[in-house]
Amino acid sequence: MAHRLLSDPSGKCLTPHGHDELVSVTLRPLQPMDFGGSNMTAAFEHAKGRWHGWIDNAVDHAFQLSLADPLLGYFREHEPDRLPRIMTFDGDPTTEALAIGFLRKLTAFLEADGLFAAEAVRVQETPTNACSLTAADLASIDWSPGAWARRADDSLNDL
Ligand SMILES: Nc1nc2c(c(=O)[nH]1)N=C([C@H](O)[C@H](O)COP(=O)(O)OP(=O)(O)OP(=O)(O)O)CN2
Repeated sequence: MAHRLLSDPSGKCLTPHGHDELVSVTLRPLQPMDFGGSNMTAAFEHAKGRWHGWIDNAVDHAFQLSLADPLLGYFREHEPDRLPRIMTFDGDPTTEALAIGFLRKLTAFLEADGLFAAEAVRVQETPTNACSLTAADLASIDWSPGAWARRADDSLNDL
């Protein structure tokens, strides 16, 4: 992915730059174990399919930008075809904001089939920077990077 932070105090992150982010999620099964039969609650494929599809097809190589970033105006005017690959944020696209967006999106995906609930997410931006967020943390946060994060679709923005 690539991003830039308009409010970074050091100014270093004002330049668009990339990270090879690692994202881990923790799920809680909502169905009972089928002991003596499948010996599972639901197949891992159910848990991973929708999420992996979004990560691989939409999030991977996306450009994360604040809605206040003038670069959005550039893409609107000169490269509108790229807009679906821009992940937008109310404020800067920090690791913290991304963790909230990811946990909201995962929750939206999982609510559709009722097999698992999203318990936690961890976003590792660099070898020395990471942010972890639990469902309990999220319950006390009223903010979202955008309405896109609450929708069970492949969107990254509300443009
Ligand atoms: N609270 C946060 N602070 C910063 C974030 C963030 O998401 N949340 N992000 C950044 C930048 O993305 C920056 O690229 C990473 O900053 P930095 O730690 O300086 O990265 P380095 O790889 O250069 O770190 P070293 O420890 O110097 O290797 C900034 N702050």
